Amino acid sequence: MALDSLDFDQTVALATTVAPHVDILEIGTPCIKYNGIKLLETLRAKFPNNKILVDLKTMDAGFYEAEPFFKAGADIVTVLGTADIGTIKGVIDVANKYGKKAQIDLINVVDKAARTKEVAKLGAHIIGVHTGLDQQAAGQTPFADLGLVSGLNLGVDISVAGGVKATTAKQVVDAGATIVVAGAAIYGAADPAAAAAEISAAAKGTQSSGGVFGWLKKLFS
Ligand SMILES: O=C(CO)[C@H](O)[C@H](O)COP(=O)(O)O
Repeated sequence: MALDSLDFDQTVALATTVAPHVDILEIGTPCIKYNGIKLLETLRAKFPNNKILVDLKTMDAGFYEAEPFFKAGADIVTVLGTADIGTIKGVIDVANKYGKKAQIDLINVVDKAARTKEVAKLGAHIIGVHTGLDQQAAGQTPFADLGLVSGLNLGVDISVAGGVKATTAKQVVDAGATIVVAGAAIYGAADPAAAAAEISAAAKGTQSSGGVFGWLKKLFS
């Protein structure tokens, strides 16, 4: 789940609500910029059973910027695919130093196939297919990019973010995503814990049909 609030206490409270229902807690970019590494330290101490991704979206000084976050317990840190290849290599190297993972975010990368092949060769752990919040507001979705990246068959984990919800979680997994990210579909839900559980179950293919009420809910969602 992507934690995209700016508020420290609200973020911890939301993480507490959803943590039992998700594998990874993602500290979103605005959230980590606003709150800093103290938030990571707090979440790390409170949620030993969840992986934590810090969405740094690093653009320069890859090794230097990412290292303190791995030291503080991040499992995954992101770097922009549009960054210099040396910056991306720096984040991959420092992830390897700590036995953790670097995610290369393809947001705004023009030639996504070429950059994906290039960073996979460098040892990228995860490729992030990502339609950002501003791009979503302009009507874009990550589905076409996901098909392109998964079609490369590089054997690298693929994460998908960009407006994923319960009704599309299985679709993105079927299209090749190994990590499904959801933000607004959870924090904007009336019951975030239930929404997180529903999206996780859909992504993992473990959801029950929900009987006639579940069927009706799907029909009208
Ligand atoms: O990284 C992000 C924005 O840059 C978001 O955290 C990501 O897009 C997931 O949120 P949502 O499901 O609301 O799109």
